[in-house]
Amino acid sequence: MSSSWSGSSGSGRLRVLVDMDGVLADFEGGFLRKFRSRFPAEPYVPLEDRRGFWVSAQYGLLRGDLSEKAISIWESQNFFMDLDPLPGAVEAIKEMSKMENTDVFLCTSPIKHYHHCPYEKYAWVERHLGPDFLAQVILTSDKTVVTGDLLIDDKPDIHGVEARPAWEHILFTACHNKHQDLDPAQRRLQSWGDDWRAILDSKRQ
Ligand SMILES: O=c1ccn([C@@H]2O[C@H](COP(=O)(O)O)[C@@H](O)[C@H]2O)c(=O)[nH]1
Ligand SMILES: [Mg+2]
Repeated sequence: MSSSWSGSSGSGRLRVLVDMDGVLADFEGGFLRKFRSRFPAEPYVPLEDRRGFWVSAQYGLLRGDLSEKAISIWESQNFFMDLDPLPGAVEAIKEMSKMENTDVFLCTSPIKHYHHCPYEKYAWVERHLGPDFLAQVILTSDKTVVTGDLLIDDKPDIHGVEARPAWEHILFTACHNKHQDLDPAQRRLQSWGDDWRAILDSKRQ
């Protein structure tokens, strides 16, 4: 690490913000499984046909009333708790958090229907990453106000009150964004099997 580099925190430590849904937890797979189980007679969107971040918007295009039915799935108890970790996610986060001069935070947006989601996001972290990670959870509907060097997130457009967030957004590839063209400067992480260590190293120099 260069001696003059101080990072977004000013401390010389790299601060990495990692999204949960679509990056650590399989939101899309969990949604489709529960949607098909609860509404077996309804049409659905196979994962290979998913386009656009908002599941509810694509289901609404399929048929108007399907948007509300989609929303009812992630508003249900145990939806977030039951999400499977994405391949390699747990191992990567545990390794990342043990790296020298590196602070990892889980930065995730809860849904406004708060009855289950915030609790279950914490419970998911405790179950899959362990109780020590609970202190690293940041629940926010505006990630632009959180300071960090990197934000690894599957949402292509992340906006909020801060026009110039401190972090570089690394787009985590998901079924809904893999066909999307990026700005030439934007970087992707294709999966947790991709070289996330090199992306972190590139920020330390
Ligand atoms: O159609 C949708 C798809 C997802 N959501 C919710 O948005 C957030 C996304 O959180 P991130 O931190 O950006 O991953 C999540 O709570 C989903 O449930 C939605 O509201 N509508
Ligand atoms: Mg996400």
